[in-house]
Amino acid sequence: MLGRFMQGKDTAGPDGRASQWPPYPPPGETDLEKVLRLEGEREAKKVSDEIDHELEMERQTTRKKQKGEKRLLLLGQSESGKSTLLKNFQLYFTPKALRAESDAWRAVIHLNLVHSVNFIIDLLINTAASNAASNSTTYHPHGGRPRTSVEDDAPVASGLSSHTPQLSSEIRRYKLSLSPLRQVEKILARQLSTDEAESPSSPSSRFFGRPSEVVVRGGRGWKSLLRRKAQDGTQQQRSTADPALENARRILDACRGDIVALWRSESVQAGLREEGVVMREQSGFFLDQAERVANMSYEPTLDDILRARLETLGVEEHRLVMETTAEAGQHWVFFDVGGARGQRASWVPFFEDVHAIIFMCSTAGFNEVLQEDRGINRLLDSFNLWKTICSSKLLTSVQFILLLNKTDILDARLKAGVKFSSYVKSYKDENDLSHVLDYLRMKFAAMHHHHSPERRALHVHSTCAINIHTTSTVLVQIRDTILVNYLKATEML
Ligand SMILES: Nc1nc2c(ncn2[C@@H]2O[C@H](COP(=O)(O)OP(=O)(O)OP(=O)(O)O)[C@@H](O)[C@H]2O)c(=O)[nH]1
Ligand SMILES: [Mg+2]
Repeated sequence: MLGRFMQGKDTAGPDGRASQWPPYPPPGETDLEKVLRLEGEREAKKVSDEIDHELEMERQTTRKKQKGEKRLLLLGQSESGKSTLLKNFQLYFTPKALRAESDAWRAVIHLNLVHSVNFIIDLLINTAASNAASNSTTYHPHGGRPRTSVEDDAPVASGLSSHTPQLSSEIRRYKLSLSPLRQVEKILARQLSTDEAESPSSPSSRFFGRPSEVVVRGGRGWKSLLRRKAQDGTQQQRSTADPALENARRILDACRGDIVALWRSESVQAGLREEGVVMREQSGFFLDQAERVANMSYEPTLDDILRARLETLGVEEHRLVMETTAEAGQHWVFFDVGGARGQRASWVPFFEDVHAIIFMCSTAGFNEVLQEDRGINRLLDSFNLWKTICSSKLLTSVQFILLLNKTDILDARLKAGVKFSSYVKSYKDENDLSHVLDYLRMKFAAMHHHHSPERRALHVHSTCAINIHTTSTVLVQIRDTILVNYLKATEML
């Protein structure tokens, strides 16, 4: 460290004294002062050399650790499927590690379920109350709400409300019998959140016809937190499970019958239709499996884990030690980012240090708007984001992989008669999956070509990230692309 200071010799400070190291002897220095000064300087140099040595060792360790490590950055707007793709990688390449996280995912799935139930009750209670208050036949609580779902394209019945007195009394009954779920939601949110201030927004919050998001702050390792809590429980109470989570499961199990009845109720379904809410299209939807999921003996299936929804905040680092034979022992590091608009500034520091980016675009976004900005079409937002990413100079030599995701939802919407051309004016082709995907592939490739500072290969795949079977083929292709590029970059090919 001193060495660095010593390079700049003979420079004078503001007081006219030399600012070099070691300093000139002060004027009128006695012999004793000189001895003490020289000794002090020797000591300072020794400390400085030790620090330099430690820093060098640290640099070498990091270099060694990073040698052979593949680093990937997952990018894309919120709900495009980044965390779900990561789960696919884990399922395929580190299945044992993922199974070990099963308890953490069960808590997320339970939170998703109770979140949906509390949302439905709040929504229908509130609209019933508003209806009673206004007593108006033309009232519609979501009057200005953008139409974002397939079912939304069906004409709304009329200005007449279907909120019958029967629904009002039924929903009040459910509110009472399912009130313990408020507590369950709080317990689970607290367990999954590493920071009280970051726990999910109030259970009753209503966010444009869909439940507010369940969020977790990235980088703080919520899964390990949950494991640690469970271990603490083990030491203190000789039980393998966290007592708070056990309690939540018991309450949920006791409420199971009423949850199923609520979801099956004709009048509740009619009420949701009236509100234009399509629960099945929402992330983290488990109401169809409530009987199984709320059961005390419930163990999440792989399919459940892929469908669980937890919004990422910030940037989460996931280190995967590959378990598959061909890659056994290899270290792959994934940086999974929060995709909402407010999160995107935190991506940039990771640009410089990755081998590849995987950009996810939700193809289902063509007739949706951003949650965080209701005036912006999701596909348009993806286009703009893609252009920005392509034009980044920091990513010039990084491998680019684009995934056109949620093809299952896109397919269902096109088959249901939603016209892609109604939302994308430049689209003139047939309204089917393969033509729309061809169009999107060409569009993204053209933007990549146009906005990249230098020529760069682009690998495009279409995916349904909740289908591990179809996605695994893509994972293998991605792995090969990354490995080939990595070997080229390290001049081993
Ligand atoms: N139907 C369907 N759902 C999907 C697909 N991919 C992801 N999902 C679901 O979409 C929801 C959102 O996916 P996430 O992976 O959490 O999205 P994300 O990009 O990580 O979102 P942020 O963390 O907010 O940036 C989850 O509930 C997933 O199960 C898909 O291809 N099809
Ligand atoms: Mg995420």
